[in-house]
Amino acid sequence: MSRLWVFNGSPSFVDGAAAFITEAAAKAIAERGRFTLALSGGGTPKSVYARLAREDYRQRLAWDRVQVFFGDERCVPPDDPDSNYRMAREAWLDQGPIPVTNVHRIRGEDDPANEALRYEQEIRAWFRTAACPVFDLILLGLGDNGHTASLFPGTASLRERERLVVAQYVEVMRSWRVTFTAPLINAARSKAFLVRGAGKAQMIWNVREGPYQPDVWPAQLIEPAGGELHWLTDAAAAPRTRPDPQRG
Ligand SMILES: O=C(O)[C@H](O)[C@@H](O)[C@H](O)[C@H](O)COP(=O)(O)O
Repeated sequence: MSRLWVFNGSPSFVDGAAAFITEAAAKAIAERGRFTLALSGGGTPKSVYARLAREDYRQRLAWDRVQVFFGDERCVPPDDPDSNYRMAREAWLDQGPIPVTNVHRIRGEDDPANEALRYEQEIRAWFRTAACPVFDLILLGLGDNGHTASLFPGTASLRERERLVVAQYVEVMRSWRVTFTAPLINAARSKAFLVRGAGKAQMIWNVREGPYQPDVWPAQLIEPAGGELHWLTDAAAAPRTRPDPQRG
């Protein structure tokens, strides 16, 4: 199942996405007593995380049942301005009712390759499974070049089918990244892209409607795969038809 959500002001993108996350959490907690969530990084989700820290959202569910992982991370110290962990901590987790022991940071600053192995084991141990762990919800962003998580065009990680978490040096970003692989992301009950702004309209169209070329547009690797795939967008980002390439 794949669904496009267009939040055009009532509710706003931020409230629509925050409500989507809390409703998924409430459903998972009701059904299984817990909610396993993997956060996306970059800029788009920051305002959504900040909304989840607001009192009215904090009252909505048993946040101590929520386990927070990270779908990818830049291999920098946790207090580095580029750290996805720092962004999520400052916007939400530091204020939040989620116990610090429920937050699973990717610690890639010293040895990315070893951390990818460790993080995969941490995930498997937490889920108590040797099979592919099934997250309740994995949040994803969409880069201008069609990447998602830290699955970048033309990189070996796109072809990984065994490992759940890998490390790689991303030439275009001049940095090491640790990232979930497509098999782990696709195994989730629900995957949700959070994408807003006119600048992403063309890439959303490319990924959803364009020719299938995941080596060019890695976000095309993400499929419902027996679960749900959601695109949470605002009116500027969500084209009804092929956007005007001149619009950028
Ligand atoms: O670590 C990262 O950078 C993200 O996980 C990455 O996949 C991000 O989601 C996209 O680049 C979109 O970023 P924006 O939301 O800032 O456009």
